[in-house]
Amino acid sequence: NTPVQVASTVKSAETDLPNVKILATGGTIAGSSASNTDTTDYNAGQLGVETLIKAVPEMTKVADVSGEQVVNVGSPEINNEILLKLGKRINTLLASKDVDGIVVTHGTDTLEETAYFLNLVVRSTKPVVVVGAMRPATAISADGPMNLYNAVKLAANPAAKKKGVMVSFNDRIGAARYITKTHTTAVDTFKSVEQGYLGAFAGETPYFSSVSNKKHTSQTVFDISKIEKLPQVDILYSHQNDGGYLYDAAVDAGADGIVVAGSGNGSMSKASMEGAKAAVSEGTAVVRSTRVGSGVVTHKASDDTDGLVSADSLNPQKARILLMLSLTKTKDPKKIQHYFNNY
Ligand SMILES: NC(=O)C[C@H](N)C(=O)O
Repeated sequence: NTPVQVASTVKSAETDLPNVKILATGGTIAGSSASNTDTTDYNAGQLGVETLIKAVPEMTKVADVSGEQVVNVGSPEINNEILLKLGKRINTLLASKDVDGIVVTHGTDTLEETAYFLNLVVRSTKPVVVVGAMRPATAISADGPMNLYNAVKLAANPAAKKKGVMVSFNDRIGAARYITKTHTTAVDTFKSVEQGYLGAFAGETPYFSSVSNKKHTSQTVFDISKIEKLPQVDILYSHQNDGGYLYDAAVDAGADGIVVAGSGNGSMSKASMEGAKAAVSEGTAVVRSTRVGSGVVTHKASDDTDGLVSADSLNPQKARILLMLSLTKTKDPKKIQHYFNNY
């Protein structure tokens, strides 16, 4: 279990500028290596939030920036406990008139999961921006400082209100609902190809071109204020020759829900479907998503008779986030389906 560190705070001089709080969680943006040409074999989550802020003094011209260290880990270590802590802290901060926007610095590997979680639990119209980097802070042409500068500018900008949680990366601004990591090492890894971006930076200015059509933030029904532990949801990856025993194993391990990374349009083998139906009969919720990477998993009449839920265009890792939150409200597949159609 990752220890949750005590928050530290750095505050710059009071001005008339918008107040932006940076919540740092680690990742490559806080990573360092002994070699400045090393962009793959470094340690993530090394530098503290004070160091990240001091590296980009330009941002104090656009916002009054202060920082808190939530955790300092590579993003594969981000767990439900940290998600709850982060979501609750952001809601507390945004309820204050002294905070105008939030930036979360985060490792890129699971960044889209945290961003989508926040998109579903933050109860505010104020901007929340999640940002990271693909090159550690020590690298030649590190992408972290410019990404962080843009993220702070976005969080400080009134035009960024009511957009839902945004991912600002490599000059692009994506909706947490749609953006996904698409490349193992490239700096332009975050893409929203099918649905498009919310906008992009050109020079100093964020230009918005579209809005997300799904419910988020101030429209959400999900309330984590009294939740201490999220339901357990596991992902099963479909493949040729797969078997129903994988579902049995997940149910035996206490899964409240299972997301299937199905093939194609959420397809499952007969053996897999038998396992899924057995899981449903044990009271475990099962959502059909896809391993394909883009497109909607269309809802079938048989989903309703089998008690299954279709994932809309959520990839498996985001479907897991929505299923966890759905299970805090209901076990009824029809009601869960309603959340999947709308969020
Ligand atoms: N680029 C990155 O941030 C990758 C890193 N392994 C992380 O997710 O923490």
